[in-house]
Amino acid sequence: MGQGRRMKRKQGAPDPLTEEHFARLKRKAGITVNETEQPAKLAPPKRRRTAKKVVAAGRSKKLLPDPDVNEYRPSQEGNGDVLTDDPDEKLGDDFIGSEDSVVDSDEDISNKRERFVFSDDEDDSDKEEVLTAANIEGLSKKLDQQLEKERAEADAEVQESALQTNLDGDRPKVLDSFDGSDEELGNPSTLLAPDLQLLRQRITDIIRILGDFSKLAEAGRSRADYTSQLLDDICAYYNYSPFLAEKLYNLFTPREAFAFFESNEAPRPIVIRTNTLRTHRRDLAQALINRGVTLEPVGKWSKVGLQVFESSIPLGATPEYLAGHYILQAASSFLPVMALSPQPGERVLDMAAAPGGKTTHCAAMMKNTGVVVANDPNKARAKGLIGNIHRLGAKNVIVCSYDAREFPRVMGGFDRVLLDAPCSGTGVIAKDPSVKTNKTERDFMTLPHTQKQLLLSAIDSVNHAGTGGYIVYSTCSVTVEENEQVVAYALSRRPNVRLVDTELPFGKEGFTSYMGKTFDPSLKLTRRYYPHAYNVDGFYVAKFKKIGPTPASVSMRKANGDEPLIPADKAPIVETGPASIGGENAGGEFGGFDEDEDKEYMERAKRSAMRRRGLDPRSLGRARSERKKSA
Ligand SMILES: C[S@@+](CC[C@H](N)C(=O)[O-])C[C@H]1O[C@@H](n2cnc3c(N)ncnc32)[C@H](O)[C@@H]1O
Repeated sequence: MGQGRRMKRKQGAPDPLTEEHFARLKRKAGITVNETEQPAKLAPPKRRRTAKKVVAAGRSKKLLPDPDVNEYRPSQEGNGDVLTDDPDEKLGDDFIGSEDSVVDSDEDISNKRERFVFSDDEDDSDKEEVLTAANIEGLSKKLDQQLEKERAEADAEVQESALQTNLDGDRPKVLDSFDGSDEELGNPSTLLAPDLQLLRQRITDIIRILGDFSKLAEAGRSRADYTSQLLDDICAYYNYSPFLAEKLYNLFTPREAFAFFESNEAPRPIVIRTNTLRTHRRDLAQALINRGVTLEPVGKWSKVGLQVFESSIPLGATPEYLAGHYILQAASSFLPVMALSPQPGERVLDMAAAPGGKTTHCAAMMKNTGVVVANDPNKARAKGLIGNIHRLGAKNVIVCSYDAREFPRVMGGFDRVLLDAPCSGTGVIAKDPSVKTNKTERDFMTLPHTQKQLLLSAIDSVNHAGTGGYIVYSTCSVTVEENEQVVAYALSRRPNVRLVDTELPFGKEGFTSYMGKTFDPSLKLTRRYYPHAYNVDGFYVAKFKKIGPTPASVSMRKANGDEPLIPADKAPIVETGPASIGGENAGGEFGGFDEDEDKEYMERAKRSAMRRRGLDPRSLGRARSERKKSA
C-alpha cells in the first residue's frame, strides 16, 4: 500500500505535543505561525522521585481519565489465571460509573465556531481535516504554557549537566565520580535532588560511553563494569527492581533502553475509539468539541480513533459516552483487532475479552452481524464486559466465562480467534508503575506457561476451511518470554499454522534471535510496539493462519488444558468438514466432542454453579435418582 504525505506524517503514533505539531494545526486553521521560532529542547517529564529502595511513588492526581484499562495483571501470588484484586479497579474506565475526573478548564466554549471537517470514516481519500479555530485556540494555549515550562526545565538541566560533567580529556570518569552507595544516597546531609541529578548525569554519561566504547571508556574498565553501574543507577533513578530493569534493558541498545525507561515516566495520550455502530467519527468529534474537548484524529492509520488533548468535562460521563458513541481505549489496543480484521457474518472468539474494548471493536467491524463469543473467566471483569457491550449497542455478542484453556471443548470452529492474553503489563508501566517492582522471576515463568496453553487452545478453536482461519495473539508486554517465545512454542506444537503479515501500518519487527536463542525467521512478521518509538503503550501482535486441521490428539488434551498426551506434531492429522458453533459439526475439526466427556463436563459445571448459589450439589443426584425411580 502506497503512503500519502499525510499518512506518513500521521502514521505510527498519536502525535506528541510538539511545537511543530501545534504549528501545523495552526497553519491548517489559517492562524499565523512564527516560522522562525526554533523548537524548544524538551526536558524530561517532571517526576516525583524517591531515593533508592523507597517504594515507587503513586501517580500524580489524574487530570484526565486513563485510557481503557485493558491489561490484565495477575496477583503476585497467583499464576495469572484468575484475578483476585478489587473488581472495580479492574473494570477500567470503560465501565459506566467510572469516577475519574477531568481538569477544569476556564475556557469559554459557548462561542466556538462550528467549522469542523473530517474525512468521512468510510472515505479513503486523503482529504485534510480542518479543526475549528476554537479547538486550535485551546491547543495553542496549552502549547504555550507547556513550552514555557519545558524551556525552563531544559535550561536548568543543561546548566546542571555542565556543572556535573567530570571529564578527563575526552574520557569521562563516571565510575569513580561517587560510589552510589546507600550511605551516600541516604546521607541526611545530602539533599535528594542533587543525588538524583548525579544519577541522571551518570546514566547519560555511561550511555554515551557504551555507544563509543573504544574512544570513551577509561583504561582497565570493561563494558560489564559500565553496564552493571548503569543498571544500578536505572534501578535507583526509576525505582525498578534489579530483576525487571535488567530484563527490559536487555531488549534494547543502551540508548534505546534509556528512551524506554524515560517514556515509562510520562503518560500516553488519551485516545477514544468511535463506536461506528452508533455514530461517525466526524459527528462525535464535533459533539465533543462543542463540549470543550480539544482533539484530533489519531492518525491516518485509524478511521475511528481520536486523540484528546484537553477536556473541560469528564470523558467518562459525557452524554456521548453514556450513549455509547465512544470508548476510552489506548491507541495500541486498536492494533490486534485491526490485525484480526473480523468480517461481517463471521464467527469470532475473543478468548480473554474483559472489559471488552476489543470485543466491541470486533462487533463494530462486523457491523453487528455474525457472532462474537466474548469470554473471560473473571466474573467481576465479565460484568464490565457486559456493561460495555450494552452501552455500545453490540448485539452480536455472546458472553461466557470459562478458563479459555477449556476451548475448543466448550465451542470450536470459529473463523477468527483473538487472544489478547493475560500478561505482565511491562508495556503499560506508565499506567501502572507498580509493575516496576512487583513482577518476579516466577511471573515470567507462570505467565508464559499459561499464554502457551491459551494460544494452543486458540489455534485449535479455529476452522481452517472457513472464510478466515486466523488467530491473533497479543499482549501489552514487551518481554520476549511472553511474546516471541510463546509464538515460537505454538509454531513448534502446531505444524498446521503459519505466521502471516499483520498488515498493520507501523510497528517494529519481532525478534528472530534474542540472548543466544534463535527463532524461526517468520517471527519477524510479528510486530512490537514501544512507548518511546510510537508514543503508544508497549504491545505485541502476532497473526497466524491455520492451514490445515488440528491433529486429532488435541482432543486428548488433559482436563487441565495442558499439553496433548501425544505431541501434536507426532500425531496423525485427521481431516473433517468445517465446524460450526453449536451446529452438527461443532468441534469436528479438533476431533469432535466426546459425548460422555461432555456429560461429565456439564455435570461439573452444574455442580459448581449450585455451589456458587449456596445450594447443595448433592441434591442434583438425589433429584435424578428420584426421577429414575418414578420413571
Ligand atoms: C489483557 S486483558 C484483556 C483485555 C480485553 N481483551 C480488552 O480489550 O478489553 C486479559 C484478560 O485475560 C483474562 N484471563 C486471565 N486468565 C485467563 C484464562 N485462563 N482464560 C481466559 N482469560 C483469562 C483476564 O481476566 C483479563 O480480563
